[in-house]
Amino acid sequence: MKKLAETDKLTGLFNREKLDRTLSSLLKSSNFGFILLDIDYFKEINDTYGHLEGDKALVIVSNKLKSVSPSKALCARWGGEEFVIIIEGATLDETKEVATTIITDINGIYFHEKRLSVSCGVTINHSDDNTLTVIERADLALYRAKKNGRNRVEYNE
Ligand SMILES: Nc1nc2c(ncn2[C@@H]2O[C@H](COP(=O)(O)OP(=O)(O)OP(=O)(O)O)[C@@H](O)[C@H]2O)c(=O)[nH]1
Repeated sequence: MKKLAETDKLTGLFNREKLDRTLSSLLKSSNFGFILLDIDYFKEINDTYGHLEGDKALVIVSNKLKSVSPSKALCARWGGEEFVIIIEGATLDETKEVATTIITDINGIYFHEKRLSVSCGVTINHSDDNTLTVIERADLALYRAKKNGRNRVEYNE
């Protein structure tokens, strides 16, 4: 029952509620790396192949995120085509490394003869953070990754 309440139905990743709870709790207890990740040109996938195919792409990306992330990482669907990965105890460099592996591996997947790609915004926790400030830093980095051409990682320390 608890598992269902914590899980995103389509992708099987953790859902937003679980993510929010985990983030609040980690902010009180531990250092962590944080990746905000967004599928590139996802609207085009939906518009070209239809919503159901778009859903399949979401599942493919989610499975890859699960398999590539360290076992201690929490992978969640943030909403739509956005995902979050939290890695307890990870440094900025370690988190960037995970994000880079994700970018590379996802870009190796062909979906209807086109390569999938994602953009990542990376940050780590600060001592005076709250959930919003962490997300905001990652979101600004993600925005830069999109602006600088997508299929790439940017970070905000
Ligand atoms: N198939 C499917 N589509 C979704 C779901 N949630 C959100 N979307 C679609 O995701 C798309 C997001 O598009 P945009 O925010 O414009 O982003 P984008 O096309 O990926 O462009 P960039 O992020 O700038 O590369 C929209 O077309 C939404 O309808 C879902 O659960 N399933």
